[in-house]
Amino acid sequence: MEKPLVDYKNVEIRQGNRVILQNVNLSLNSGDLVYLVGEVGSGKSTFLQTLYQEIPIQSGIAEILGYRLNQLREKDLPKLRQKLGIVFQDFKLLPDRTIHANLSFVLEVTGWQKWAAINQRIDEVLEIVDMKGSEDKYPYELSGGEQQRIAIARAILNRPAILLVDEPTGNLDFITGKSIFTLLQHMAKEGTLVIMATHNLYLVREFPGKVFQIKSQTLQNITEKIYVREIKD
Ligand SMILES: Nc1ncnc2c1ncn2[C@@H]1O[C@H](COP(=O)(O)OP(=O)(O)OP(=O)(O)O)[C@@H](O)[C@H]1O
Repeated sequence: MEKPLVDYKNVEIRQGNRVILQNVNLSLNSGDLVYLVGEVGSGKSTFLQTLYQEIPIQSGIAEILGYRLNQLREKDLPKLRQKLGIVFQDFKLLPDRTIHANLSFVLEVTGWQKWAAINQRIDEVLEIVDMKGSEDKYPYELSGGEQQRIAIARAILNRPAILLVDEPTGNLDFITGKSIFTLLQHMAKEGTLVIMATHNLYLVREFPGKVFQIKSQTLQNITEKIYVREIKD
């Protein structure tokens, strides 16, 4: 059987001295569309941060892409991060650079040298997120939904095995939010493991995946509960 891309066993996670999650057990595979839901401040972003080692795990065993998080060597951290695509809640686009420059910057710092290859890859990701033609614009010239698409384009430049997305529909209207979910579902169907923190239970129901709820410092798989209720509705 294929090894899971993310494998957590009895993991405890803290912010400072405060326990945010305990006894986390989960195993995720390529092509999974995974939702993290839970109240404001329950720990969704904190959990995502452990996956890219922004926050260390406190105890237990966590493996991601074959790397053991609590035993990661310093030189392996950039290698791990290069296999992850991260879409932050506030996009983090560079405001004083065009969209093309925002994207080429990432490719250059991750070792791409040839301009022809850089331009081709930028063309490809802009095609995927349906934003061709925006190369010369600045982030402030784009709507929130368009900036979200560019943030996703940037995250997938290096063909990550795992895409981590923090609340992709936060400030977006319903139709725009739905188009972002469509795009992320497409990425999962293409084989990427997509892990998304979201409050948007309506769209979670429309785009079936694995649903984990953070509640009372635990991570519970509520997939059946969510979609069985959908059928009853
Ligand atoms: N840097 C930090 N230092 C200390 N505590 C923090 C830090 N960041 C977050 N916390 C706390 O950890 C808890 C979990 O926060 P987190 O941001 O993970 O929640 P969330 O579920 O993602 O919330 P939201 O739905 O608002 O995005 C909160 O109580 C928060 O106050």
